[in-house]
Amino acid sequence: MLLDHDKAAHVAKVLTEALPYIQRYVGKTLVIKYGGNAMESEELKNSFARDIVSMKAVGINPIVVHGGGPQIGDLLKRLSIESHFINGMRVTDSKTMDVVEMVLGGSVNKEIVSLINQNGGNAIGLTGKDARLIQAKKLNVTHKTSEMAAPEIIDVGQVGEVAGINTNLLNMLVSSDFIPVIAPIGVGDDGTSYNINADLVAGKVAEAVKAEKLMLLTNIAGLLDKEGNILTGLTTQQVDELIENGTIYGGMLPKIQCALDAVKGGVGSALILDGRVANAILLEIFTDKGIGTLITCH
Ligand SMILES: Nc1ncnc2c1ncn2[C@@H]1O[C@H](COP(=O)(O)OP(=O)(O)O)[C@@H](O)[C@H]1O
Ligand SMILES: CC(=O)N[C@@H](CCC(=O)OP(=O)(O)O)C(=O)O
Repeated sequence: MLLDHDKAAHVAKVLTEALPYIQRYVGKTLVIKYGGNAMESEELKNSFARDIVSMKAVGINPIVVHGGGPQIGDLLKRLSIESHFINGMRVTDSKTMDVVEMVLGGSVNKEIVSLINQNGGNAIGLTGKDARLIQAKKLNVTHKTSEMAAPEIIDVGQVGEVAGINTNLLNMLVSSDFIPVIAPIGVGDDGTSYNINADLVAGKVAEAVKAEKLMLLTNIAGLLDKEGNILTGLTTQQVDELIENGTIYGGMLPKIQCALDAVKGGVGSALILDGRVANAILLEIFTDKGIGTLITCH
């Protein structure tokens, strides 16, 4: 146990060391994707909320986009609705869409908003339907194996892709010091609801607000090679090869794709980092101890 004055000196030292990092990000917008798999423990959820509030307190503007795949899966199971994935996307019929809206726009969104606010933040929960924040259109998924001459188009139901983001709304909220917490549900021109992978929404939001950084928190140390080593600094071509040879699959597919698209679209950098580590966000932005897979445009 540290003596009180030792403790105070330690806090002062930590703050001074963080100063250049804080100065680098003050006034900048960071988009943080909080994945369903990194949301499982109460302790981690609290540490995430405190990180977000700490960022805002020192003048950085966080925008949170959350997932909730495991939570959707749990409710579908309880309702005996089967669900399956193609290229990391949940095939979404209208019954599944109702559950997705209930879980993402209801319980998960409000839990995160509430946690941030309990820690002293000013979070506001939104789905893509609010002020048409996420304009969407149906996503066409193509699938090709080495035996197939041409790719086949698969109907994945109400799965959407982002067609536009209402940046006026986000800019207004951010400049009024609110912390937007966004559920990845999009709305079509005709009012149809779309289920959109949360990584893809986070990437498009980051592009639209010209974020300094996109941080994708997940349940793994980063992008791994077949031996389990963390890969970083990859080119688009290297990523394509890793997808082709099966090293990148499932939920990592949309994650890596959106990270690449975001940096090509003008986001300073994208980072896939381990959401199972307490204070993962603060460690990344306020110290040299950043961990995970960094993707920059080159
Ligand atoms: N090359 C890879 N490196 C790391 N994880 C990978 C890789 N390929 C596939 N994955 C899978 O992707 C998962 C992360 O995606 P996902 O479960 O959708 O996360 P989240 O819920 O955080 O969005 C990992 O837990 C792992 O099972
Ligand atoms: C189309 C699609 O797959 N949508 C996702 C949306 C939630 C999500 O992306 O959650 P995670 O980030 O926790 O995986 C789903 O239905 O699971």
